[in-house]
Amino acid sequence: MDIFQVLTRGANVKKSNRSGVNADFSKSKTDQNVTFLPGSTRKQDTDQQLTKELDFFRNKRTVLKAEKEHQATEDSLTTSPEKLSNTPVDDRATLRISNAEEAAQLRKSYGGNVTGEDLPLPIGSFEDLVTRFKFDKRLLSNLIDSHFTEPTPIQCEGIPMALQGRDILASAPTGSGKTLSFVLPLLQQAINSRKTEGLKGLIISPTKELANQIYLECVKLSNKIFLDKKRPLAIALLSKSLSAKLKNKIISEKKYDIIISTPLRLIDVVKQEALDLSTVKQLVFDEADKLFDQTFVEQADSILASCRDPQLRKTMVSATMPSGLEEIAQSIMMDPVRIIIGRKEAANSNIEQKLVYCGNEEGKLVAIRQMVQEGAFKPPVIIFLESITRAKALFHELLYDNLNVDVIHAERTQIQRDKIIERFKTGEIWCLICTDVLARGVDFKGVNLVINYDVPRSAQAYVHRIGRTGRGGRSGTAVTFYTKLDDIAVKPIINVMKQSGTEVAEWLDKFSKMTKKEKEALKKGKKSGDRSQISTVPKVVKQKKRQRKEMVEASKKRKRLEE
Ligand SMILES: Nc1ncnc2c1ncn2[C@@H]1O[C@H](COP(=O)(O)OP(=O)(O)OP(=O)(O)O)[C@@H](O)[C@H]1O
Repeated sequence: MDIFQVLTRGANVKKSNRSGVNADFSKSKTDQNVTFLPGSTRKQDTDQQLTKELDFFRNKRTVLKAEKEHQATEDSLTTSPEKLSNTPVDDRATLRISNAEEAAQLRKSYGGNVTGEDLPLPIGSFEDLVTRFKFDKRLLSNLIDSHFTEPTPIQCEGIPMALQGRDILASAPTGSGKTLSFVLPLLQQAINSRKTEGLKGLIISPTKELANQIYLECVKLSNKIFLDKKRPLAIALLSKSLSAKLKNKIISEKKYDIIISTPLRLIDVVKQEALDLSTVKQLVFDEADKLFDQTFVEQADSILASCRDPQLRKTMVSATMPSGLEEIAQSIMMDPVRIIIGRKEAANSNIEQKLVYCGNEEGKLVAIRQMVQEGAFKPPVIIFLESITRAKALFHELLYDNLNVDVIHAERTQIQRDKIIERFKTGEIWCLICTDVLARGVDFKGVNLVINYDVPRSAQAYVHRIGRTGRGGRSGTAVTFYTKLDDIAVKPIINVMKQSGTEVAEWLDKFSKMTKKEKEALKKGKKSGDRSQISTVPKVVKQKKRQRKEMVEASKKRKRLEE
């Protein structure tokens, strides 16, 4: 039986049922959204799997409903039947938060920690936005059409803060709806300032894939929204072709209300004076800790310097918030609001995290093959490696194993990358091998399993990588392989596991304590030892080679005996 058959068996998906996988994975938007519809079977299943405190997609409903029911029982003992019959039926889609006490209760339900001066109340529902902020009804209708019926905790907090014109530093788990939390206020404020010309909102993302994803979300939510009779709300992804058109004045820069871009492309266009950022009122750094790390910080600074409007409002968002980022935020923001949902530096609690000791590099391949045979390799799967060379090598190895696999890394062209992502989304590819280029932000809805073939370089990288599963309220599994070379690198991972509430064996717990020397080594960037190559020689070739060697040796032996 070849590995493909084993995989099919392991995944419990018959070949004839492949469309079933597609439907569950990503193709069907309806299916994806059904997950969040009240009363759906899958929702009930997931409810059972998630802890009450950190169920980012629906625990408020559960908690508030329980609290309301409790209150109703108490009321029924003390109030008249008339009052009871007039009590509105609890409906999370119209829940309103009207005072500090209710706000505190709501925040407690989702483990929200919000600090800053003069804080606005969170919203209890998207409907709440209409009454409190004159939220555009067309936007609300597009939200409902997209099956976004209830705000997630980061949306409850982030949207009112942004609409009140606050600078925001926000952290919430991977896959918990941060995108909508900054996209909605941007769209609303662009609608509000319809009369002014020029760019109003700017979203910066570290990768093209993520920028494209945010762009598509903006387009979906701004559907059929016109700023006046002729002019639709104009949103653009700063692609190669658009930047060429802007530079050659084929398109007027004034045309766009909101632009989404990676840092370098934006800076290039701005330097050539093809795009003026001085009118920008809202600037969002998605994956802010990445955008302000050593690789990007100069570019982020340059963008900040070009956004010269004194009223500029800034937002920094990420699932991880190292203390360095907080310091940067304090230095560039005015009176910021700090929003933390869940535990800082913890992974999404929907993800089951496992560590697998593989001894050496060969052990990792054995472990993958074992997972396939045991049915633990449930597609769709993403496998992360630390370098392009290693990603390519594993790709060839698994290709030989007949796994339905492809690979994405920085050396592949954008067209290739887009095609592979599309094929992975539609279920044509079941296993995607990649470098950290896909570690952040990318939303593949139904990914069941993430494998860290190589231990990630930091706790943050780990949180983002494994966050490609367990998104939007679904559950997922993350497996991290480690070898004897990773004795230091694996320690921060164990600490994230502990932070996220994963039980770790006592010996691992003890092992994870870092000595001063190790902490320094980690700071200096010494993570793992030199890895040996992933074998790219197919098994049969290896077997034949071994047989030939054995035959040669046997014949030599025979000759020696004859002499
Ligand atoms: N209010 C909502 N109701 C239902 N689904 C939602 C809601 N908000 C967002 N989602 C869905 O949840 C998924 C994850 O959202 P999103 O990509 O914004 O996560 P994120 O927090 O930005 O994650 P990451 O840290 O990995 O970037 C998406 O598929 C999105 O469509």
